[in-house]
Amino acid sequence: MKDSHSKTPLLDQVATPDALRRMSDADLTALAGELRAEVIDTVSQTGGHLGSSLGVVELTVALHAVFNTPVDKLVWDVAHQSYPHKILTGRRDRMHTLRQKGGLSGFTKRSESPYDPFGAAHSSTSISAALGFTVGRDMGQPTGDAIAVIGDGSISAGMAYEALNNAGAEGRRLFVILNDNEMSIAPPVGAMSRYLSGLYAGEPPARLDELASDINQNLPATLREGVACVRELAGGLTASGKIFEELGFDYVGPIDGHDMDQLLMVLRAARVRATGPVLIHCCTVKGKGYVPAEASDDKYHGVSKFDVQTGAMAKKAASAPSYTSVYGKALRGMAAQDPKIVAVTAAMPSGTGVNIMAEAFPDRVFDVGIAEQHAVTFSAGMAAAGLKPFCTIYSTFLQRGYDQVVHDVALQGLPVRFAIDRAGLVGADGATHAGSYDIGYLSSLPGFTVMAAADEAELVHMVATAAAHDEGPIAFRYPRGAGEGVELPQQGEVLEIGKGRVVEQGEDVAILSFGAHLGVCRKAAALLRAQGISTTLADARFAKPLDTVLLAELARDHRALITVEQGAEGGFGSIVLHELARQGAFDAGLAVRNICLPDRIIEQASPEEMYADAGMTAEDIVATVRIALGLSEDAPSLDAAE
Ligand SMILES: Cc1ncc(C[n+]2csc(CCOP(=O)(O)OP(=O)(O)O)c2C)c(N)n1
Ligand SMILES: CC(=O)[C@@H](O)[C@H](O)COP(=O)(O)O
Ligand SMILES: [Mg+2]
Repeated sequence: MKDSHSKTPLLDQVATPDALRRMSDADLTALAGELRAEVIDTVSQTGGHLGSSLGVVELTVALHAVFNTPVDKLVWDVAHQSYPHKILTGRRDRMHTLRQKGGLSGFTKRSESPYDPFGAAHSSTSISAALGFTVGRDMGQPTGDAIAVIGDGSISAGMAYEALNNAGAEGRRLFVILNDNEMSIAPPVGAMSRYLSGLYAGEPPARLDELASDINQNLPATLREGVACVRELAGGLTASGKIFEELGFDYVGPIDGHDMDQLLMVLRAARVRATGPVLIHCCTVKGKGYVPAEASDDKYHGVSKFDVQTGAMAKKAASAPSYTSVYGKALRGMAAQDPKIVAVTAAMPSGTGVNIMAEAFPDRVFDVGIAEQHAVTFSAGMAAAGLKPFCTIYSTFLQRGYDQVVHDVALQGLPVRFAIDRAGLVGADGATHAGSYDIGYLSSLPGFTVMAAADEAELVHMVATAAAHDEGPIAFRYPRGAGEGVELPQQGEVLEIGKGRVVEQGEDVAILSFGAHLGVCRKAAALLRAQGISTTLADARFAKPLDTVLLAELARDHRALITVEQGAEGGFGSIVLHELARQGAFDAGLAVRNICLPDRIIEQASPEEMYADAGMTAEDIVATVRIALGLSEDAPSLDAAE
């Protein structure tokens, strides 16, 4: 085996984590240095979640060196910090494909590697999953220890406490590593975050080092070699994680998560001696070892491609403002006029744009941490108190608060305004982050009003409409990224509830679009026109209540009707089918087709590529129209085809 002075990089010796288990501790430290450089280099070329990955470099090396992965199950929470893990677990040569079409996922994924025992991307699931593995082990399944690695941001979610509660009572041997970098995407919030910081207040990293080496010196030789009692270590290193201890965990820490010797000592000790659940509290630095990341406000949480020397990100070509920023500004404008307007975010103030309102009205914007369930019911409470809450959550994360949407909002008819960002396919974050389901899961609820913005001007109108709507819950969805570049109104106009609009009038076919695919539909209409097919293009604006009058006219005046939406089956198209059946439109011979996300997972790629995969391009719409009209799919024109 080569030593650290060899010219061959240590990383080249690591085809799988077995190699780490044969390395000296000094080599593991050196390896971590190489790994960090490789992560920086890779992400500079692909973009991705850099800061979190840099913060767990030493921890990743130490975990794989001490535990017997993949028999032992290493479960990364969120898994946006799993890049070093991917490099060490046989995926190094494919890291340049990260987050791209056909490439490695930016998260752990069971289908990608046996070293990814549990997929993630939504937070706070790791302890539950790891506990599941321990039960599997205890019931004779071929599984070793389970180790959950969860961040200080992710441990703010209720689900993590449900798991701690269960695991503490179960008392099974389980390892939870609390990776505490005092950061979520934004600075962390909440009393638990304050409590965790309090555990090492006054103990800067240097002091932790001293503390550890003092302990090491005072330990018996056997213990120094790693045969240590977790309890003794806990006592030595402060042992004030009362809350965890009272839940039934052995608490170890806080330890310096960048000090390989401390990490190895504590992990080895825990592995040898633990009989029940153990929580190891590791202090790390988000962005560790890359100056531009450490110096930045967001610690390079999520970055585009960048220059390694300077840290400068690749500039995006000038385009229209993002939907998110249009929302943030519209909300701030409405809040200036109406003191009852408040906003709620679940740990995504800048991602959702509510930071723009917070600049002007800090006391009326609430970041509740990663706690979507609470965000919804908290909003419901404020609505019940007479306020006008804008509960602003990505479509994919609102899924976690669904029972609250049903039980606390819909059944009580409370006027919570749901601003649903990242609706539809989002690109590199892939299927876990796709906002595919909200149209269906909200429109099925009695009393809900559900809108989708066709462009950023429409979004401004929908913010105004939601602000004015006190009759019950109302939601409006809009996609990730830049708008269409349309002119923005000075002031949002309150839309008539349940009324759509005709955008282009034609005769042969009607395309009824719901939301931000309207631009693609326009292109399809132009292509159809060039083929001699005259198209009416309508923007439904509302999935619920549906504009039944507009629908009846479209059905009456055209040979075919096509619905288009950026959402899954069971959404807008299904609502339209119900209504057409009610109106007897099928009896009259109307041809109907629904264009929506197909009933399968659309894998990561650019949003355009994902929509192409889904069969939702302008050309796909044209082909669908032609088939609905009884024409050949690819004939050049109506005349030629007839
Ligand atoms: C349920 C859910 N809500 C929100 C997010 C968005 N999100 C991803 S990472 C993150 C911050 C996580 O903080 P932490 O666990 O401390 O990890 P760090 O980024 O600091 O390494 C958030 C809010 C998510 N992935 N899942
Ligand atoms: C890991 C995670 O869930 C977030 O960091 C997410 O990737 C952010 O997505 P946006 O870039 O769309 O805000
Ligand atoms: Mg954190």
